[in-house]
Amino acid sequence: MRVEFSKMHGLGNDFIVLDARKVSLPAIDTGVARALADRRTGIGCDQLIVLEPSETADFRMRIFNHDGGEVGACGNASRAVALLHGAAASVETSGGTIRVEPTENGASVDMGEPRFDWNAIPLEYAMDTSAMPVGWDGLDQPGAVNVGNPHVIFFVGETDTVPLDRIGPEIETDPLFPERVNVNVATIESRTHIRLRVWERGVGLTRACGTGACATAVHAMRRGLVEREVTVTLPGGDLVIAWGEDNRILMTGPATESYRGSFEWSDFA
Ligand SMILES: N[C@@H](CCC[C@H](N)C(=O)O)C(=O)O
Repeated sequence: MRVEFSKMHGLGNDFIVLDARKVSLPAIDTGVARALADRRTGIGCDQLIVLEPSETADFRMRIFNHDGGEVGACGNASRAVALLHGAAASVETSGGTIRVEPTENGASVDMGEPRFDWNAIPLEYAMDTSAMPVGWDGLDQPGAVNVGNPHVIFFVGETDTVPLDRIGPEIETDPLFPERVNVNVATIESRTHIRLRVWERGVGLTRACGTGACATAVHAMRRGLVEREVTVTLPGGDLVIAWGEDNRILMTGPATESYRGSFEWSDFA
């Protein structure tokens, strides 16, 4: 079976998008996702995105990390999918229903409400998620937020000096996080500007993480460090994050389609 795909990215966080809304595809499992994501023997991506029909929203978006694991949210892919769809839409994800709207060079996404309870992150045991009494190798007192997926956030003096490639996997797989975790290191540059690097669960260092930007902004807002709308600068570029009075997070930023292609399903199954 020949399958068409679109290769897209949001600030350099890249995706293979398969559109199974009108044509049905064989079941996608961890092995297929990992094979397609492989940068040497597959097409290569940080996340594989699969669009399917939905009974509760305009369509459903499934998200598979580079390691093949299926997860609940991907901010950058939400904008890419808005561009592909070409109109405002509600999108069912396993992390909740979001609303996407294309803009001139990308999209705005209503990412839903953040969750702060320790068991919603989830954490292994109860604690205050606005200042957690834990630390790893000089990084301490993080915050934790679930924005459809789990994030831990550390405020640091200078993001580039943190050896995230070494400490990221250690924190990601710490037993404190039973579903593992995305690891964010952030510097508050001003009351309207945050600098951020992210070690993504199931991927590693990425050029940008939309949910990481949302989680970090909301955590900084919760701590009173920034205004309710901020620009978050990631290695791949900027996102604007606003946390509304209605408790919903709005993320705005670019999205790009790089190219389209097709592959033989049996080569990856
Ligand atoms: N790149 C994404 C996040 C993708 C999922 C994440 N790695 C997880 O495991 O939760 C984004 O832009 O939000």
